[in-house]
Amino acid sequence: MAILITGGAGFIGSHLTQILLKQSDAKLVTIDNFNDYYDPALKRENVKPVANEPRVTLIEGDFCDSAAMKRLFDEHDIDQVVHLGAMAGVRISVQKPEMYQQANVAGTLSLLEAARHHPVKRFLLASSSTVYGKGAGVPFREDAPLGIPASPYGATKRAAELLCLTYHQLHGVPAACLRPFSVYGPRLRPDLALTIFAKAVHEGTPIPLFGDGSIRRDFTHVSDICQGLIVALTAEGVVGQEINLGHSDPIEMRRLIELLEKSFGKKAVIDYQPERPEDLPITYANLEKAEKLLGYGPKVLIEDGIQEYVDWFRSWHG
Ligand SMILES: Cc1cn([C@H]2C[C@H](O)[C@@H](COP(=O)(O)OP(=O)(O)O[C@H]3O[C@H](CO)[C@@H](O)[C@H](O)[C@H]3O)O2)c(=O)[nH]c1=O
Repeated sequence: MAILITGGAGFIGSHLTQILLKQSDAKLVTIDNFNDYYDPALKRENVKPVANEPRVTLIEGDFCDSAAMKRLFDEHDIDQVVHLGAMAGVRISVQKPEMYQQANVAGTLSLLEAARHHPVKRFLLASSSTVYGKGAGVPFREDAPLGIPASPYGATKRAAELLCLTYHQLHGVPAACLRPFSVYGPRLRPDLALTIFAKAVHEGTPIPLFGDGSIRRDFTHVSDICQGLIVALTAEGVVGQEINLGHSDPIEMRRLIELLEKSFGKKAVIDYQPERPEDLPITYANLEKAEKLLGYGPKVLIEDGIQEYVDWFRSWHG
């Protein structure tokens, strides 16, 4: 019996692997293709802390390869899956939608097919708050109309959710869709606004800010997201559901910049750029369902989380 973590060398996947090592005695199998969406050397760093752990098997491979996934599920006797691997950048998805459909839709289907032919107890899809569209009412509720996703990335995540729900209904795959909101923390992806802004403040270069700073994001610490996922691996009533994992306290991007200024002890220079049509003006999670089904409640305050992030950033960038 083992837990499969896809995208195991990524930001959330590498944290989840480390936390599961501490909190469970399960065997962990992680798969990652170490693609060059961002510097693969960073992904190699991410997995270093677990590389020599006897309970962890790191596989370099592609979850879109459905024959390989079927073999993997059998060989490692996979009984729980956390599917974190994805093409994840919102704006690049506008330029290269095919890559997103391949990784996020075909890739999810490949894993669901493997799960259908192997007795798994739980299949968790890490979806995204980007499945909510511009028209969705805030705070976002799982049972309210979603609207149309603003980006191909959001559309592929919604498609992946629908495949999970169909495979649950049709084939009895015990799948659930978790929707993380703006996850941050040490090892954050380099393409995300927080990393780009932190680097700019650190180096004294201009921050490329899309819009006037009033766009809001529901930043959620990676440790809170991992706890939500871990509980969802076994909780009752989760299968066949879509569940928000957020902070339910969105902040404006200009407030994020203020927090960075405080933590770095430096003033930011801002290069205002036009808002992008593929960006949601706000993300804001309603957490009633997560509280009810998972006993979920975010613990890390944004002020503390950003300070921790900046401390990590400095230790990394000198
Ligand atoms: C990269 C970049 C972004 N931004 C703006 C665009 C958004 O309004 C806001 C946040 O952008 P990002 O950090 O790229 O995150 P966002 O587009 O919300 O999407 C993230 O959050 C989603 C929800 O958790 C994840 O599913 C995605 O994988 C992740 O990419 O900052 C800037 O103003 N300047 C920038 O250089």
